Amino acid sequence: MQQNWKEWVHVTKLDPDKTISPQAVEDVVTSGTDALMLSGTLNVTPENMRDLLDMVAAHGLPLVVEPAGPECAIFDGIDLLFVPSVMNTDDARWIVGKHQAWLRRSNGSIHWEKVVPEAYIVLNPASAVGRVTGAHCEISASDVAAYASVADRYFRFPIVYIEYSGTYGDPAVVRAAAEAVENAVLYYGGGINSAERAAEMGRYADTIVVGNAVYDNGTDVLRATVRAVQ
Ligand SMILES: CC(C)=CCC/C(C)=C/CC/C(C)=C/CC/C(C)=C/COP(=O)(O)OP(=O)(O)O
Ligand SMILES: O=P(O)(O)OC[C@@H](O)CO
Ligand SMILES: [Mg+2]
Repeated sequence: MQQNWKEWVHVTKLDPDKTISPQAVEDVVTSGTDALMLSGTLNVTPENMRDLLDMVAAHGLPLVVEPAGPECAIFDGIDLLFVPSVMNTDDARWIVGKHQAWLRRSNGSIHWEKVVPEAYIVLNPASAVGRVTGAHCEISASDVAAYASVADRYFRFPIVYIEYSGTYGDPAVVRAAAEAVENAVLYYGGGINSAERAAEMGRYADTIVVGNAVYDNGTDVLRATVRAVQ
Protein backbone atom coordinates (compact mmCIF):
# COMPACT_ATOMS: atom_id res chain seq x y z
CA MET A 1 0.00 0.00 0.00
CA GLN A 2 1.20 3.48 -0.87
CA GLN A 3 1.36 5.64 2.23
CA ASN A 4 3.32 8.52 0.73
CA TRP A 5 0.96 9.69 -2.01
CA LYS A 6 0.68 13.13 -0.38
CA GLU A 7 4.32 13.77 -1.28
CA TRP A 8 3.95 13.19 -5.02
CA VAL A 9 4.58 16.31 -7.08
CA HIS A 10 4.18 14.83 -10.58
CA VAL A 11 1.65 12.25 -11.70
CA THR A 12 1.30 10.86 -15.23
CA LYS A 13 -2.21 10.01 -16.34
CA LEU A 14 -2.55 7.22 -18.89
CA ASP A 15 -5.81 6.62 -20.73
CA PRO A 16 -6.95 2.97 -21.19
CA ASP A 17 -8.81 4.13 -24.33
CA LYS A 18 -5.53 5.11 -26.04
CA THR A 19 -2.79 2.96 -27.52
CA ILE A 20 0.68 3.06 -26.00
CA SER A 21 3.75 1.05 -27.04
CA PRO A 22 5.93 -0.94 -24.61
CA GLN A 23 8.78 1.50 -25.41
CA ALA A 24 6.60 4.48 -24.52
CA VAL A 25 5.63 2.78 -21.23
CA GLU A 26 9.34 2.26 -20.52
CA ASP A 27 9.98 5.95 -21.23
CA VAL A 28 7.17 7.03 -18.91
CA VAL A 29 8.19 4.87 -15.97
CA THR A 30 11.81 6.09 -16.21
CA SER A 31 10.83 9.76 -16.61
CA GLY A 32 11.01 10.50 -12.90
CA THR A 33 7.23 10.85 -12.52
CA ASP A 34 6.06 9.87 -9.03
CA ALA A 35 3.08 7.70 -9.96
CA LEU A 36 0.90 6.47 -12.79
CA MET A 37 -2.81 7.16 -12.80
CA LEU A 38 -4.99 5.10 -15.14
CA SER A 39 -8.05 7.11 -16.05
CA GLY A 40 -10.34 8.50 -18.69
CA THR A 41 -13.96 9.53 -18.97
CA LEU A 42 -15.00 7.89 -22.23
CA ASN A 43 -14.72 4.27 -23.39
CA VAL A 44 -12.93 2.96 -20.33
CA THR A 45 -13.89 -0.66 -19.68
CA PRO A 46 -12.68 -3.26 -17.17
CA GLU A 47 -10.98 -4.93 -20.15
CA ASN A 48 -8.95 -2.01 -21.51
CA MET A 49 -8.18 -0.94 -17.93
CA ARG A 50 -6.80 -4.44 -17.21
CA ASP A 51 -4.78 -4.46 -20.48
CA LEU A 52 -3.11 -1.15 -19.59
CA LEU A 53 -2.53 -2.33 -16.03
CA ASP A 54 -0.77 -5.43 -17.36
CA MET A 55 1.51 -3.20 -19.48
CA VAL A 56 2.51 -0.86 -16.65
CA ALA A 57 2.67 -3.35 -13.76
CA ALA A 58 6.00 -4.62 -12.41
CA HIS A 59 7.84 -1.37 -13.17
CA GLY A 60 7.83 -0.42 -9.49
CA LEU A 61 5.95 2.86 -9.80
CA PRO A 62 2.85 3.42 -7.64
CA LEU A 63 -0.30 2.57 -9.61
CA VAL A 64 -3.52 4.49 -9.14
CA VAL A 65 -6.81 3.77 -10.84
CA GLU A 66 -9.24 6.68 -11.11
CA PRO A 67 -12.60 5.23 -12.19
CA ALA A 68 -15.22 7.19 -14.12
CA GLY A 69 -17.84 4.73 -12.85
CA PRO A 70 -18.34 1.73 -10.55
CA GLU A 71 -17.58 -0.79 -13.33
CA CYS A 72 -13.94 0.37 -13.44
CA ALA A 73 -13.39 0.42 -9.69
CA ILE A 74 -10.88 -2.42 -9.39
CA PHE A 75 -8.46 -3.24 -6.59
CA ASP A 76 -6.46 -6.16 -7.91
CA GLY A 77 -2.88 -5.18 -8.78
CA ILE A 78 -3.20 -1.51 -7.87
CA ASP A 79 -1.97 0.57 -4.96
CA LEU A 80 -4.70 3.17 -4.66
CA LEU A 81 -8.15 3.96 -6.05
CA PHE A 82 -8.78 7.70 -6.40
CA VAL A 83 -12.56 8.19 -6.60
CA PRO A 84 -13.82 11.55 -7.93
CA SER A 85 -16.84 13.57 -6.89
CA VAL A 86 -17.62 16.67 -8.96
CA MET A 87 -18.25 19.79 -6.84
CA ASN A 88 -19.53 22.11 -9.58
CA THR A 89 -22.38 20.10 -11.07
CA ASP A 90 -26.09 20.09 -10.29
CA ASP A 91 -26.30 16.43 -11.25
CA ALA A 92 -26.04 14.49 -8.00
CA ARG A 93 -25.05 11.30 -9.81
CA TRP A 94 -21.52 12.68 -10.17
CA ILE A 95 -21.35 13.85 -6.55
CA VAL A 96 -22.78 10.88 -4.66
CA GLY A 97 -25.13 8.84 -6.88
CA LYS A 98 -22.58 6.64 -8.64
CA HIS A 99 -20.96 6.10 -5.27
CA GLN A 100 -24.21 4.91 -3.72
CA ALA A 101 -24.73 2.51 -6.64
CA TRP A 102 -21.13 1.28 -6.22
CA LEU A 103 -21.58 0.50 -2.51
CA ARG A 104 -25.00 -1.03 -3.08
CA ARG A 105 -23.50 -3.63 -5.40
CA SER A 106 -20.18 -4.09 -3.59
CA ASN A 107 -21.10 -6.84 -1.11
CA GLY A 108 -18.32 -5.79 1.20
CA SER A 109 -15.64 -6.09 -1.50
CA ILE A 110 -14.31 -2.55 -1.17
CA HIS A 111 -10.72 -2.21 0.00
CA TRP A 112 -11.21 0.99 1.93
CA GLU A 113 -7.55 1.30 2.80
CA LYS A 114 -6.88 1.91 -0.91
CA VAL A 115 -9.67 4.44 -1.47
CA VAL A 116 -8.84 8.17 -1.65
CA PRO A 117 -11.76 10.53 -2.40
CA GLU A 118 -11.11 13.44 -4.75
CA ALA A 119 -13.11 16.69 -4.98
CA TYR A 120 -13.07 17.63 -8.67
CA ILE A 121 -13.66 21.18 -9.85
CA VAL A 122 -14.15 20.77 -13.60
CA LEU A 123 -13.33 23.89 -15.64
CA ASN A 124 -13.11 22.94 -19.33
CA PRO A 125 -16.67 22.68 -20.72
CA ALA A 126 -15.36 21.08 -23.94
CA SER A 127 -13.65 18.18 -22.14
CA ALA A 128 -15.30 14.79 -21.95
CA VAL A 129 -15.53 15.07 -18.19
CA GLY A 130 -17.08 18.55 -18.49
CA ARG A 131 -19.70 17.38 -20.99
CA VAL A 132 -20.55 14.11 -19.25
CA THR A 133 -20.98 15.62 -15.78
CA GLY A 134 -22.69 18.85 -16.87
CA ALA A 135 -20.25 20.85 -14.78
CA HIS A 136 -20.70 24.63 -14.51
CA CYS A 137 -17.38 25.72 -15.93
CA GLU A 138 -17.99 29.45 -16.44
CA ILE A 139 -17.29 30.38 -12.85
CA SER A 140 -14.98 32.95 -11.29
CA ALA A 141 -11.79 32.42 -9.33
CA SER A 142 -13.65 33.22 -6.11
CA ASP A 143 -16.34 30.67 -7.00
CA VAL A 144 -13.61 28.08 -7.48
CA ALA A 145 -11.98 29.10 -4.19
CA ALA A 146 -15.32 28.68 -2.39
CA TYR A 147 -15.80 25.20 -3.88
CA ALA A 148 -12.26 24.36 -2.84
CA SER A 149 -13.04 25.51 0.72
CA VAL A 150 -16.24 23.49 0.87
CA ALA A 151 -14.36 20.41 -0.30
CA ASP A 152 -11.42 20.94 2.05
CA ARG A 153 -12.82 22.43 5.24
CA TYR A 154 -16.38 21.10 5.22
CA PHE A 155 -16.30 17.71 3.45
CA ARG A 156 -12.62 17.16 4.33
CA PHE A 157 -11.72 15.63 1.00
CA PRO A 158 -8.03 14.71 1.07
CA ILE A 159 -7.61 15.89 -2.56
CA VAL A 160 -8.99 18.97 -4.33
CA TYR A 161 -8.46 18.60 -8.10
CA ILE A 162 -8.58 21.59 -10.44
CA GLU A 163 -9.39 19.89 -13.75
CA TYR A 164 -8.90 21.64 -17.10
CA SER A 165 -8.47 18.35 -18.98
CA GLY A 166 -7.32 19.06 -22.56
CA THR A 167 -6.67 22.77 -22.15
CA TYR A 168 -4.26 24.92 -20.15
CA GLY A 169 -6.02 26.65 -17.29
CA ASP A 170 -5.91 30.06 -15.66
CA PRO A 171 -3.06 30.26 -13.13
CA ALA A 172 -4.99 32.92 -11.19
CA VAL A 173 -7.78 30.38 -10.61
CA VAL A 174 -5.31 27.76 -9.37
CA ARG A 175 -3.67 30.34 -7.13
CA ALA A 176 -7.07 31.23 -5.65
CA ALA A 177 -7.75 27.54 -4.97
CA ALA A 178 -4.31 27.15 -3.37
CA GLU A 179 -5.00 30.08 -1.07
CA ALA A 180 -8.36 28.58 -0.08
CA VAL A 181 -7.14 25.06 0.66
CA GLU A 182 -5.76 24.43 4.13
CA ASN A 183 -5.37 20.65 4.50
CA ALA A 184 -6.14 18.90 1.23
CA VAL A 185 -3.51 18.11 -1.38
CA LEU A 186 -4.17 20.40 -4.37
CA TYR A 187 -4.00 18.70 -7.78
CA TYR A 188 -3.85 20.56 -11.08
CA GLY A 189 -4.35 18.88 -14.45
CA GLY A 190 -4.89 20.22 -17.96
CA GLY A 191 -2.75 21.18 -20.94
CA ILE A 192 0.67 20.84 -19.31
CA ASN A 193 3.00 20.27 -22.27
CA SER A 194 6.12 22.25 -21.37
CA ALA A 195 8.48 22.92 -18.49
CA GLU A 196 7.15 26.48 -18.28
CA ARG A 197 3.56 25.37 -17.82
CA ALA A 198 4.57 22.68 -15.33
CA ALA A 199 6.53 25.21 -13.29
CA GLU A 200 3.76 27.81 -13.42
CA MET A 201 1.01 25.48 -12.16
CA GLY A 202 3.49 23.76 -9.84
CA ARG A 203 3.93 27.03 -7.96
CA TYR A 204 0.31 26.78 -6.76
CA ALA A 205 -0.63 23.11 -6.95
CA ASP A 206 0.99 20.49 -4.74
CA THR A 207 0.76 17.88 -7.50
CA ILE A 208 0.58 18.40 -11.25
CA VAL A 209 -0.90 15.83 -13.62
CA VAL A 210 0.29 15.32 -17.20
CA GLY A 211 -1.96 13.32 -19.52
CA ASN A 212 -2.33 14.14 -23.20
CA ALA A 213 1.26 15.36 -23.58
CA VAL A 214 2.49 11.77 -23.15
CA TYR A 215 0.64 10.84 -26.35
CA ASP A 216 0.89 14.14 -28.25
CA ASN A 217 4.39 15.38 -27.35
CA GLY A 218 6.44 12.39 -26.20
CA THR A 219 9.13 11.58 -23.68
CA ASP A 220 11.35 14.65 -23.80
CA VAL A 221 8.42 16.90 -22.98
CA LEU A 222 7.26 14.57 -20.19
CA ARG A 223 10.77 14.60 -18.70
CA ALA A 224 10.89 18.40 -18.90
CA THR A 225 7.62 18.65 -16.95
CA VAL A 226 9.03 16.34 -14.28
CA ARG A 227 12.27 18.33 -13.95
CA ALA A 228 10.31 21.56 -13.66
CA VAL A 229 8.61 20.49 -10.43
CA GLN A 230 11.08 18.12 -8.79
C1 LIG B 1 -18.31 5.71 -7.64
C2 LIG B 1 -17.21 5.45 -8.58
C3 LIG B 1 -16.38 4.26 -8.32
C4 LIG B 1 -16.94 6.23 -9.65
C5 LIG B 1 -17.65 7.48 -9.98
C6 LIG B 1 -16.65 8.57 -10.21
C7 LIG B 1 -17.23 9.86 -10.71
C8 LIG B 1 -18.36 10.47 -9.99
C9 LIG B 1 -16.64 10.45 -11.77
C10 LIG B 1 -17.05 11.75 -12.30
C11 LIG B 1 -15.95 12.48 -12.99
C12 LIG B 1 -15.22 11.66 -13.98
C13 LIG B 1 -15.94 11.14 -15.16
C14 LIG B 1 -13.94 11.40 -13.73
C15 LIG B 1 -13.05 10.55 -14.56
C16 LIG B 1 -11.62 10.98 -14.43
C17 LIG B 1 -11.27 12.02 -15.43
C18 LIG B 1 -11.59 13.43 -15.17
C19 LIG B 1 -10.65 11.67 -16.54
C20 LIG B 1 -10.25 12.63 -17.61
O1 LIG B 1 -11.24 12.67 -18.50
P1 LIG B 1 -11.12 13.38 -19.93
O2 LIG B 1 -9.70 13.63 -20.26
O3 LIG B 1 -12.05 14.55 -19.92
O4 LIG B 1 -11.75 12.26 -20.82
P2 LIG B 1 -11.19 11.44 -22.04
O5 LIG B 1 -9.72 11.26 -21.79
O6 LIG B 1 -11.98 10.18 -22.01
O7 LIG B 1 -11.46 12.29 -23.24
O1 LIG C 1 -4.63 15.43 -20.48
P1 LIG C 1 -4.24 16.73 -19.86
O2 LIG C 1 -4.78 17.94 -20.57
O3 LIG C 1 -2.77 16.80 -19.58
O4 LIG C 1 -4.97 16.74 -18.41
C1 LIG C 1 -4.53 15.89 -17.41
C2 LIG C 1 -5.64 15.42 -16.50
O5 LIG C 1 -6.01 16.37 -15.57
C3 LIG C 1 -6.85 14.90 -17.22
O6 LIG C 1 -7.72 14.35 -16.30
MG1 LIG D 1 -8.10 12.58 -21.19
